[in-house]
Amino acid sequence: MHRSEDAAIVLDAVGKRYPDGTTAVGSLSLTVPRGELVALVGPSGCGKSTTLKMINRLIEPTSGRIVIDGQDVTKADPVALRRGIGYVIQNVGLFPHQTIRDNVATVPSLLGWKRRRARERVDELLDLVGLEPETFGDRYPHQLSGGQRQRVGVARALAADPPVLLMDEPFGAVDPVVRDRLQDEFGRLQDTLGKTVVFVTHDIDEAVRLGDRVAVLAGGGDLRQYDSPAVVLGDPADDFVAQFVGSERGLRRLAVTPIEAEDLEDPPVVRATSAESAAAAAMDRADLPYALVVDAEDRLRGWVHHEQLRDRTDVRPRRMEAYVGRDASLKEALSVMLRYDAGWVAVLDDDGRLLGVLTPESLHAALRRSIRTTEPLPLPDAG
Ligand SMILES: Nc1ncnc2c1ncn2[C@@H]1O[C@H](COP(=O)(O)OP(=O)(O)OP(=O)(O)O)[C@@H](O)[C@H]1O
Repeated sequence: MHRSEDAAIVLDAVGKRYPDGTTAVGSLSLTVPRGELVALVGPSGCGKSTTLKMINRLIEPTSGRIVIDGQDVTKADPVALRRGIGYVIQNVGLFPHQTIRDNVATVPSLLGWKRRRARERVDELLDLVGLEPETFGDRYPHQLSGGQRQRVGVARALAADPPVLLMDEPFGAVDPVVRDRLQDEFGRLQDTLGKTVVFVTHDIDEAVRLGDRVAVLAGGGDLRQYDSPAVVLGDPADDFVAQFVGSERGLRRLAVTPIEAEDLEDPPVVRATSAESAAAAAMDRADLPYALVVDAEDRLRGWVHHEQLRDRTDVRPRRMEAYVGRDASLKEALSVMLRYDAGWVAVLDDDGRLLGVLTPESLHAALRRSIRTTEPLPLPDAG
């Protein structure tokens, strides 16, 4: 259970009404837990960008409160506020006449960092986002590809190490292949940085891939569902959400559901040093014609079929190719299962030790489990 002090950002009945009468956001309440990435997703014009810009006060709310780290930001100095919040937008908005290093150093310079400290930080960040500082540091934005510019945008937003990062369609302007790479890289970066991130996208695949939680908005900033990707895909709150997440939501769920220990089945296992009689006995007990073979440290060595044991006095394992690491998703496990036409996939820990196997049945059970395992969040007024 999350405690209310874990809430990094609290939107408390926040609204934005324009003078012409347009309600961009009616009344939105949402708690963003510290260190999590929340994806705001919804159709065009539903108020995602407006919501994001109210958090750093590029847009002033007309009602409600926004609290960051216990402080009501509607009362803060907006310029100081923005320096403490990283902001990444589509097309980045790099300064064209400044080098990449100077672009990344924007906020450290504003904060009065010493040149040397800023320079070190900038090079560290360029490395972090996969841009060799020696090669790219002195270039100008037009000398970079779209994907490289987006990486600079991320580096710039991270420069002063802000605890909060706001990202508005940050990978929207690049082609699908580059986009996939950037998502992958940013996902891994976020795993190590653990920033509190609010991420706007209209792409449900991007939202479920990157989000710890996904907030699905309908027009006027109407929050229809706020839950883990697995629950949003597996148990949409209403027809609007179901339609938005699409008819392929079943397949999408596989990609966002991790393998848990409780999903695994115990196959018959024999040691590489076992006598064939012990191997045969293990298969008989499990009523299966095959067994996995492990070494003395439980590391997977292969598998044997009952037939192979005939006329033998030892166990000679065949290579086992259908395996995944414990960090894999159900999609990866299924993909391996199909690739090797295997009835089960071994799941290994980081040292290659056998944790268990997934079968089509346990995969199905894992999908069912995944929609029951999200933690409730405190209500905004508890923050
Ligand atoms: N200055 C303005 N005056 C009146 N209405 C506005 C103004 N700015 C934005 N809006 C309206 O507010 C609504 C929400 O806009 P917002 O940019 O937040 O949508 P969005 O969900 O981010 O959309 P998209 O995915 O297309 O970027 C839209 O209907 C938009 O037309």
